[in-house]
Amino acid sequence: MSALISARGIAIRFGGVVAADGVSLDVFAGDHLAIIGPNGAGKTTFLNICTGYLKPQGGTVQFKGRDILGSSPRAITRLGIARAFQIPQLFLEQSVRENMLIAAASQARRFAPFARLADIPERGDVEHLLALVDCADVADRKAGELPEGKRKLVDIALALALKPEVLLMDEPTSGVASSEKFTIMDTLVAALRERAVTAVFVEHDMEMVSRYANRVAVWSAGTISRQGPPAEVLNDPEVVRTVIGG
Ligand SMILES: Nc1ncnc2c1ncn2[C@@H]1O[C@H](COP(=O)(O)OP(=O)(O)OP(=O)(O)O)[C@@H](O)[C@H]1O
Repeated sequence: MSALISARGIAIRFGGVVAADGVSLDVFAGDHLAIIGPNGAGKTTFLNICTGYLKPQGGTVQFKGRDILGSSPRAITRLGIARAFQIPQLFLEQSVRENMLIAAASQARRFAPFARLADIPERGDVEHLLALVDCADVADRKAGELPEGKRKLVDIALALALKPEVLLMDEPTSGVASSEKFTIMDTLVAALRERAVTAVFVEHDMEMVSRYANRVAVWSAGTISRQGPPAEVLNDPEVVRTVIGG
């Protein structure tokens, strides 16, 4: 099976901190890949590299066989890799629906400053997406007034409005009450399946990993120390010692 995202020999350091030292990692179509590892290991750095926000000092990243290192975040989004939970991207004074329409229209290169949002052809898809993530009930509320759980779901809908093939997420349920976490993840995973979107998520909560990932990669000391199905990786004594137990 060929990889959607294929990273080879990624090396990046910040001063004396080595975040990646020759990391190679593949993301396959249909994956729900969880990246786990100690704090400060380099997991988020990898997401930032794949979305064009950071350039490593060494290595390559290909998306569907095309080199993407050096491409802008916007260009990478248009190719099909989106990132969820980029808080500043929400217009807090606009309604949820308006935020969605702006995202959808800008992805379709249709957004003009004085265009009427109501006239945007993506409107039907926006309504569908809001229903898909159980947010039709908050469509008219200001984005800045949403409770945390709904805001997470709207963020996911916003990312899906960009029509990605791969969605990258940093701790999808962080900051949400534990009673709500599974509901949000169930909704998220169902939406990903419906839209046939491959997912990569950085996660510290091992229950989330074992429930929702089909593969796990352990990022530790600048390398991928282990990868495989959750049942195997999460029971590996070395992973338990260095990541889970520690
Ligand atoms: N832009 C940057 N400038 C300087 N140092 C950075 C930068 N980005 C990341 N780092 C450092 O690189 C290391 C890896 O950071 P990263 O955020 O990727 O870790 P992480 O595995 O996601 O950690 P956590 O699980 O705690 O979120 C950390 O020591 C961090 O401080």
